[in-house]
This record gives sequence, C-alpha cells and structure tokens, in this order.
Amino acid sequence: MSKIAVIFWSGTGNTEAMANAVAEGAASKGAEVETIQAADFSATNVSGYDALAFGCPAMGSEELEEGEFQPMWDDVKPELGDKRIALFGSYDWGTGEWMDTWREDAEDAGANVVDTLIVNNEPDDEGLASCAELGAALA
Ligand SMILES: Cc1cc2nc3c(=O)[nH]c(=O)nc-3n(C[C@H](O)[C@H](O)[C@H](O)COP(=O)(O)O)c2cc1C
Repeated sequence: MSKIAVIFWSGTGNTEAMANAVAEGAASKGAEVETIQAADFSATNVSGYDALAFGCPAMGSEELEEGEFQPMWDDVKPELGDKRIALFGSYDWGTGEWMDTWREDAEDAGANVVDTLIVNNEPDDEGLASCAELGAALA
C-alpha cells in the first residue's frame, strides 16, 4: 500500500477543501493518506511517504504563502528525490502564474512533478472531482 502525504496551507479554506478532496481521491485507491498543515511538515518527514501532494493558494503577488508554506517548501524540495509529487491550490483574480512559477521551481530542484491543479476560489463539484482525480493519480 502506498503512503501519501497531503501537505497544505490555506487562509480561508479553499485550498483546505482541495486538500481534503485530494486525500479522499488517494484513499479511494487504497493509499494510506495523511493530511498535514504546512507548519507541521519538514524535510525530515519526507522519507516516510511514497508520494506527496502540496497545496498552497496564490498569495502575495503570484507567490506562495511566505510565512509558513514557503519556508517549509524551501526546506523540503531538495529532499524529494524521485518521489512522485503533485502541486495544487486555489486562486482568485490571477491567471495561475504562481503555479507555473512553483512547478518550475520544483522541477529546477529535481522534483518529479506528475501533475498540477489550480481551482478558482472555492472548489465546486467539478473542482473537487478534479482534486480527487489528482489524489487518485498519486496513489
Ligand atoms: C494576501 C493575498 C494575496 C493574494 N494574491 C493573489 C494573487 O497574486 N493572485 C491570485 O489569483 N489570487 C490571489 N489571492 C487570492 C487567493 O489566492 C484566493 O482567495 C484563494 O482562494 C485563497 O485560498 P485559501 O482559501 O486556501 O486561502 C490573494 C489573497 C490574499 C489574501
């Protein structure tokens, strides 16, 4: 059975709803899933998982959240090796630029990004289904 971590930061709950749906999708494929707040995850935890999903909304000016998520990400990304990872998050007025930058950053660090998913504001049923598919694809 594969073990999957879904690590997220969410200010107003939209990315958290995505995280829960990603976790449900992975669990539906028989994976053991842990959903973890960004502040509670660090590089030393990476080895305990086969695959990892990271969720963070567009913040700043098309940036990752700087207080908790960005430091965690900078700590974790060099340790990901060839583990399968997915990136997801919610946004509002932009075009998803933060996700393009984030994916590039992950790939520059050598990460094996299997997929990314962005959802505008609160995920609707279609958005939640896409999240579940993302989770299932990681499992
Ligand atoms: C401080 C701040 C900065 C933001 N910057 C952006 C941005 O650059 N681009 C964008 O599309 N949305 C931006 N947003 C909107 C959020 O990404 C959007 O509200 C998202 O749904 C929040 O997700 P959450 O509920 O998981 O916190 C920003 C929101 C806040 C509060």
